[in-house]
Amino acid sequence: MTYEDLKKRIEQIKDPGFDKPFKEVNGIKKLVIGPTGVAELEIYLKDKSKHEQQVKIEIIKLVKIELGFPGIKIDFFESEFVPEGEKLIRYLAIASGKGGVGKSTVTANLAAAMIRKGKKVGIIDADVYGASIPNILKIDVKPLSSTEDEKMIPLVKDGIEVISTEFFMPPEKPLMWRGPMLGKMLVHFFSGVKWQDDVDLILIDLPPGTGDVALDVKTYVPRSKVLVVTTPHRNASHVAVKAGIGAQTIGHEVIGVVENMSYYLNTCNNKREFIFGSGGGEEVAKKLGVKVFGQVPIGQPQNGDYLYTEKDSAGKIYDEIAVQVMKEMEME
Ligand SMILES: Nc1ncnc2c1ncn2[C@@H]1O[C@H](COP(=O)(O)OP(=O)(O)OP(=O)(O)O)[C@@H](O)[C@H]1O
Repeated sequence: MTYEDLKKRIEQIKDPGFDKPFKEVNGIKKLVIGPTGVAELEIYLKDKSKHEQQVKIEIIKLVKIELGFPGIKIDFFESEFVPEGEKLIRYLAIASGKGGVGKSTVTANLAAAMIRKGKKVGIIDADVYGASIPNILKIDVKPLSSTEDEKMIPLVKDGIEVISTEFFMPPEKPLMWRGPMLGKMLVHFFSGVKWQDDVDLILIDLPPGTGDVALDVKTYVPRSKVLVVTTPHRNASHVAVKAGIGAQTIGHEVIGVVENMSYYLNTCNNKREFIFGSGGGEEVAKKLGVKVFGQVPIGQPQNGDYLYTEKDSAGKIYDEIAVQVMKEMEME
């Protein structure tokens, strides 16, 4: 059995997620035969969490039992293959170091600005312990429906599709789960949701910090890029740098920084007052090697909501941020 023969046989195995052989979906990332004859494989799988076990057994049977290799080592990764004619869904995770810097507010307003630009946007509210997207968007929470193949259908508000842990909890009860349970919930968010067929971008509202969820994003949506939110205050920017470097270290591209609560515009003299100091956004951007996409002032939308419209000056700032995000995400 030569290397080429082995490769041919593995290429014929089907990726169940695509229902196509690995050869057609670029499923083999690595295949080497070590000096002791052990076959080492890295395989790309669609819906890895669902199909990994089944495919593992199939490959082991082939390589060890049928072909008689002395050993095998397989690692699986989520597939990034996009079949011809299908649209590539882009993912952008919104990260911050500290909590309360306005990450969820920025996520929701960025989504609204994208909708104004004619894009189709979804949000995965993965801020598991402080889920606030349904509240910001004033979503009427009701039981989710599902498709025939048991994919969850997100709730929609103002054209923004949303999936959130909040939808699965009794109202006003805190989420008190441990990491592994949350991990399972998030796997469903990443591979068990039926977004609109032509969705352009999914924003992922991460929990603050650099914890498990950020690592889950790397596992389940490896192509996701990252946007970092900070306030101008040094305490926030110091930790935001860590969140950004953490994302870069595990292989995500950080596309830019949004500085929130940058200043208060005093309408009496039309001057900016830097209540939380200044320079935090620039510092984060410099350390991560990216640009500040925008500085959002302290304030609330005119309509008393959390979402700005294009009539608010902050709404216009979000529109400019959206343009830069679209450019970096190659969505224009
Ligand atoms: N530019 C702003 N001006 C005034 N208030 C703001 C601004 N941005 C956010 N806020 C308010 O700050 C609070 C925290 O915002 P938000 O929930 O978006 O932060 P967060 O970073 O997502 O928090 P966490 O991740 O800890 O849940 C909210 O009450 C929000 O309305």
